[in-house]
Amino acid sequence: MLTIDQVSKTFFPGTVNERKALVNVSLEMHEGDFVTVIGSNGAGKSTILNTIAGRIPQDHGQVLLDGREISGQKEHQRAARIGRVFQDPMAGTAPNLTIEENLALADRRGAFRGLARAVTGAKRERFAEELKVLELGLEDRLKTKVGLLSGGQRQALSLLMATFSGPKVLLLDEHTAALDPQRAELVTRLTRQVVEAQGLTTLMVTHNMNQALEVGNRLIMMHEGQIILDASEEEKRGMTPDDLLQRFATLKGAALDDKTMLQ
Ligand SMILES: Nc1ncnc2c1ncn2[C@@H]1O[C@H](COP(=O)(O)OP(=O)(O)OP(=O)(O)O)[C@@H](O)[C@H]1O
Repeated sequence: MLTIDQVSKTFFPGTVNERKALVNVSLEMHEGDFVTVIGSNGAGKSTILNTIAGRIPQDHGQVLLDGREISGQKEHQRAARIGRVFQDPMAGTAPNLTIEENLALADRRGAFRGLARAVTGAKRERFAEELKVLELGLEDRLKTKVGLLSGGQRQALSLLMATFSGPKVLLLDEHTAALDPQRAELVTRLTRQVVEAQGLTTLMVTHNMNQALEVGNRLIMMHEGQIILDASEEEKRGMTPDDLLQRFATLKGAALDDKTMLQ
């Protein structure tokens, strides 16, 4: 469904600042797969999401969606089929627009943008229905400017917006990391809900190992631009955060030389 085939990306090649962010990364995701992604700082987690979303062009390799190469498409062209939520609650919404105007923009993602902010009565009803699911009372605040919402509320709205126009893929880049534990739990619950309801194929980057183990049906671990562990639902079910740390310590030394350890 989503295929990353031998993708490599090096920033500032041939200079003293050279950074190999992705080194021949391959990942095959099936429809409805929910993959959590963990790894050390600078491991390439955000870069892999950026190449899928089209924010950063890869140097080599292909990204395929439903068997079709999408590497030639720009970020906005992919946006209708690929939703994304960032760590920063400010990133996914427009603070000076109201909740309903933000949702109207999300609703028209990938379409002609001229009248994107216009909200009709029927639309307003749909927006209120969708917002009710969040259980934050936002359905009664459609005309409130988004800049006035709390971080958790904005992140819940970002999630709704990212999935509003029926994408196939959802990319989550540490989207609960900036929230307090209670709000993080709420957004995690909403994430599971929306992913399941829409059958989204999802990649979720997180530094929270409990979350990485509890959520989703597969876990990958990255290090120095490579996937060094790919654990199935069954494998990760029995694992603890300590197990993950131990696996990381074992794998990161040998991974680059011993390909058999990566399987
Ligand atoms: N736009 C960019 N320009 C230059 N270098 C970059 C850029 N984006 C990422 N890098 C570099 O590529 C490497 C991988 O970065 P990336 O952000 O993908 O890591 P990450 O696993 O998401 O890390 P973190 O957990 O710290 O967010 C790092 O060395 C980083 O400095």
